[in-house]
Amino acid sequence: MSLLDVSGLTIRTESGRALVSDLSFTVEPGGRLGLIGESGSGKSLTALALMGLLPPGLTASGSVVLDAPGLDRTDVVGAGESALRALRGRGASVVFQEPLTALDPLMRVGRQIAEPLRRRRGLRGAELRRAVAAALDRVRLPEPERIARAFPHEISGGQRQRVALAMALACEPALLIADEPTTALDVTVQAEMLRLLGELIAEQDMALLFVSHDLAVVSGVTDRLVVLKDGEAVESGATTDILHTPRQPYTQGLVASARTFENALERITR
Ligand SMILES: Nc1ncnc2c1ncn2[C@@H]1O[C@H](COP(=O)(O)OP(=O)(O)OP(=O)(O)O)[C@@H](O)[C@H]1O
Repeated sequence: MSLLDVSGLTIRTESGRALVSDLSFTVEPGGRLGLIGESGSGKSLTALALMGLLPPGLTASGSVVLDAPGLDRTDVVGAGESALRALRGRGASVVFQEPLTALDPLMRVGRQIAEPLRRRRGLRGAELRRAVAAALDRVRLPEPERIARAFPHEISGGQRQRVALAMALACEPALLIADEPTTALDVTVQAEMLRLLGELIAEQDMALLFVSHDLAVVSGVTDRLVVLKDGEAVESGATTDILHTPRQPYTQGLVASARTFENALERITR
């Protein structure tokens, strides 16, 4: 049984225009799937639809069934707020490109990490403080006490993204959705973040859905890919197969530009 089974997912505007059309894929427990495509191909809307977080005016049809251990098997499409709340955190959680959208600028980092632990896992007092420290430690943040006391603007962009990741992981989700989590970071910090993500996925026995326009980044952390173009899946398969023998011209273009970028990087860093 798949952890996530997306079937015929279609996302429309109020006027009936399809932004994502008839998208189907599965994620197995512990699997690592990349959703790749150029800007505007529908990646972020798909990620939002999986969490039941589409903006007002957009509607999803088809089905998005999440079957996480210990939780009721739920079709996110059409699910009510209380069913969605039960899924978020333990079933699936999400990290976005810009951590400042996930973080409250007026609340200290420690309190923000404590919030999901208190609400969803019912932790209090010393137990809660220990869990916050453990969450910061898990994402390899140095000086966890200082970071816990800091406001988001007092820490670096890379540290903020680690804090957002710590929040997403706090309830030990069966599926982590990462939507361009490294795009806003510079190349070295991006590489560290990707390494950390890979380690955490393996440690926590979590599944990953990694959304990105950057094939070079996605191929390092995923074992399967779905290629999106104009809201439709044009190709899918094992990451290594797609990298070596892309079938569609669109995918061939993505692979070629990822190669050009890698070669340029090599020339610069050699
Ligand atoms: N609320 C909305 N109302 C109408 N159209 C929207 C809305 N949100 C997004 N779109 C359109 O849907 C398409 C897919 O958007 P989406 O954000 O999923 O793309 P993306 O692949 O994630 O791109 P990017 O990498 O630039 O974020 C785009 O053409 C976008 O303009």
